[in-house]
Amino acid sequence: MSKLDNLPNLYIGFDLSTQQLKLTVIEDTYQIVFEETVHFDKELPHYGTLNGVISNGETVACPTLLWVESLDILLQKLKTKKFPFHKVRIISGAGQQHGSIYWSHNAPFLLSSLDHSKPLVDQLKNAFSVQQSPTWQDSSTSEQCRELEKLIGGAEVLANLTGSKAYERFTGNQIAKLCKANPNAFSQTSRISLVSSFLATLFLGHYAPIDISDGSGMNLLNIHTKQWEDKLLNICSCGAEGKLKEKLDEPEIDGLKILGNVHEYFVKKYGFSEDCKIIPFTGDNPATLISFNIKPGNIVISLGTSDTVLLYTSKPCPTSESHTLCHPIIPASYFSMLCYKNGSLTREHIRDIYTKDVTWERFNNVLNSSKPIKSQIGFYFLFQEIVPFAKGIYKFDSNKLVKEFVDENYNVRAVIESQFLSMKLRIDKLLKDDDEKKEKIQRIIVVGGASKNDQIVKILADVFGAQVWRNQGENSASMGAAIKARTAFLKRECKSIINSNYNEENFSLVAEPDFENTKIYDSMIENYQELEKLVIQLSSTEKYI
Ligand SMILES: Nc1ncnc2c1ncn2[C@@H]1O[C@H](COP(=O)(O)OP(=O)(O)O)[C@@H](O)[C@H]1O
Ligand SMILES: O=C(CO)[C@@H](O)[C@H](O)COP(=O)(O)O
Repeated sequence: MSKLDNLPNLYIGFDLSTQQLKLTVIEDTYQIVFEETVHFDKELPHYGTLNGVISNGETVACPTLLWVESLDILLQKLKTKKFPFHKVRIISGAGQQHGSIYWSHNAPFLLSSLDHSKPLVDQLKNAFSVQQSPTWQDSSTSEQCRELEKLIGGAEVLANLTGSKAYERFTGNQIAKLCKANPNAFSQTSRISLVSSFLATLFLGHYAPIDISDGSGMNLLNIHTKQWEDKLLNICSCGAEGKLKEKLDEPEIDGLKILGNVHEYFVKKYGFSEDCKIIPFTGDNPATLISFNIKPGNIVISLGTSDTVLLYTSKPCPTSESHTLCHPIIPASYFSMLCYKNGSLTREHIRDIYTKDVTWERFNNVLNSSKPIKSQIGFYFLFQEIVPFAKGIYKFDSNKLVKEFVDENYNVRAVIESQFLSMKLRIDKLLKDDDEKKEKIQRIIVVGGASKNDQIVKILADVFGAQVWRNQGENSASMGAAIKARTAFLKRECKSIINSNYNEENFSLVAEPDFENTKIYDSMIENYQELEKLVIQLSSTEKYI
């Protein structure tokens, strides 16, 4: 840790994502000085998770105590490496979006009286009224979604109000399911947190608010007034609107607000300064947005467990397929997002079946040695997809549904092409719908686990006909959270938070498009769209996996 000895101030950003807890530490000039992770399946195997979750049909959840325990494990790793905790000025964080945590009535006492001589997990065993937290991969609430849209006046009304039509993973629908299926657990709940505000709560030792950006992924927040919408609270709580409002408390509009000092537990156990501050934590996608000064013509594509696309917008522009979310630190701004459930885990599935190689080497060899074939298109919805709402694996050769491609290795290329064609189709629609963003995509910034794969990223450049750039660091969401912490420190010192050149020089160009390939992809897109319609139909009637 000697490189940290001369630095006066450090800022921590966490990311409690699907498969890992990640940490990024930056110093005053926004350079990353330290990164660490805890991998849930590998380092906490006693919870029995697979890829960070426990699945039961469409129900997907994570034991809340796993997340609690992972925090001590991560901080202990830093302590062993003699990390200078006392230099940390502000902590912020991010979390996988939409997941919900249900605190019991005992929780406020348990949180405030944490004893540093015992692990967090032993002390918070009775702090939850629901033991398994539903996560973003859950798709068990279709009934609640349809009900919500019906009672509010339709999907479009809901999208205009909350930024999104009803989605299964959105927290309001998860709460509605709990109220109906387990009213007892609902009444035993004193507070409902999102994953982000849950982690902030642990650091504060008292409840942290839900920030408006992560709160935009709940189907409960009016993104214009930035307050909970009473009608929606009413529908999602079986009429117990007042009770749900209490359990959510006020949403936090100021993403840079000092919420309080770090709890004594972390001071005594790890050596944080008593004066170390906590600011609101936000969703992983809003935090990723903060990592970059996205300009018109630039988009961010995250290739993590989920694949997401982020586009900055000055005004809300909800569509039936995208989400509009409040910006995490610029109060009057918004951003648009697309989210795909079939991201890295589906790529891994195809890799395992066709290359039987966990290192990605053979997968990349196939990508390297193959070329796009216009007539061969596949759709790979291993999990119930969000956009389009479809499930199953479907392959087409010259528009005919086939059991397998002539060369089965083509699946490796087809899965990547199909994922990126779907993004291109939808981004083009979003750009067309928004008057202010008429320009062509010039630069794609790529982040997340699969972004380190140069072959995958090369296909991204070809499909979009645009340059692909990467920035420093392994984790954009925890980096964004650390930048948020640094920004809050500057704001406190009344220094300008605009124009801080924290990232431009840290980008590197990773792929240039081959326009011959782009022409082929452009010529496929119309057909892709037609075949996708067919797949949606097939998926509603048949099982294809
Ligand atoms: N070289 C690689 N090529 C393709 N995918 C990769 C590579 N390295 C890691 N990944 C994928 O990254 C995923 C994890 O991404 P990450 O952004 O860390 O996820 P999360 O934040 O959701 O926990 C893994 O599931 C893995 O499939
Ligand atoms: O559901 C969404 C966004 O709407 C997901 O993007 C989650 O936020 C999980 O993110 P990762 O763990 O894949 O980064």
